[in-house]
Amino acid sequence: MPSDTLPISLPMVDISRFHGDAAERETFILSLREILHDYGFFYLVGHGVSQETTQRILEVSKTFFALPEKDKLAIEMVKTPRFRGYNRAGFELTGGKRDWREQVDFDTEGEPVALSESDPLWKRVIGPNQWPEALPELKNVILEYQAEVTHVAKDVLGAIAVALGQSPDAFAPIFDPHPAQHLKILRYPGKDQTTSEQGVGAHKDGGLVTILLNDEVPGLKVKTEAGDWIDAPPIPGAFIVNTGELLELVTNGFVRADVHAVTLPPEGMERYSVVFFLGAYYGAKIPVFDMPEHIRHAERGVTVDPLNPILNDVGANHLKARLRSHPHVARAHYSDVNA
Ligand SMILES: O=C(O)CCC(=O)C(=O)O
Ligand SMILES: [Fe+2]
Repeated sequence: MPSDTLPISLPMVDISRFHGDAAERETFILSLREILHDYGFFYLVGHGVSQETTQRILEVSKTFFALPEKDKLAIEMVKTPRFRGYNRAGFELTGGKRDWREQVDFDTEGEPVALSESDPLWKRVIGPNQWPEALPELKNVILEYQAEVTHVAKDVLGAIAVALGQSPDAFAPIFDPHPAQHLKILRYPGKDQTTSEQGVGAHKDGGLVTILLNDEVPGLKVKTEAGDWIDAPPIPGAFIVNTGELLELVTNGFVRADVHAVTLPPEGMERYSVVFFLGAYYGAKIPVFDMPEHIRHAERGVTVDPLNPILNDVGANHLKARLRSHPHVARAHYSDVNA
């Protein structure tokens, strides 16, 4: 579909149809292929995650952000090189400008690792998360949610693989031994609390797919291929899924990583979201899928942006974004690195 005829809202994908009978699966796959090519974003339903689960993570996030600042700062991100932990609003940069949102970042829970000088840089990001003593139940809620959305994201990627003429487990080699499971809980304050409207500035996500859960407050907007911004308000029961840089690489641009941003809620309001980025193992290199001719003719090639090159070395691509977003962590733990 030429982009000037695209409707102004995002399409809806019902992933349960991927598990239906052969005819249903076939129609689903054809429509998914079109959606993937024409949009990087869609609403996802039929994913099997209960409303109880989504309510629980939004509730525990609200409880965390309502803690006294000293309890939140006890797990401040700058305390470790792993880009996990709490950041006050205004501490993350996108496009060189402050993002007005407070957040906690998590990733795959791991054991502490002893690093040697010869280890690749990305190994600095693996190891344990930081958990708040003031809210012990956060750990279980986060780890359970992370496991559930990992399952959803892998299911979506299985469908994406089939839509691109691959076997459903085509992503398995780059998940070996495990995928990256970066998760953030976020609170955006109202416009009156800050000096700009930027909740998060225009950016692309770095992983394969992002599974986004919002409360009822809108704010997300997505840039289409034609350059127009469209609103992506939350729909109860649906996740918003968007494609990331690694998916653009693996499909040689058949799928684009779309630019998106969040505008702050109006005065007196606030907005919560939970964002999960499923990526490849940080030690993996991204291949380019060998796709059938009828798909290949619609490849666009990978976006060339000298300010933001997409790297096929997964760890390097991840660190590029993390060092740029979190200069205080870069100064504290990566001063030996030219970023
Ligand atoms: O909070 C949202 O709705 C989106 C956040 C986002 O795009 C991100 O953190 O990468
Ligand atoms: Fe994003």
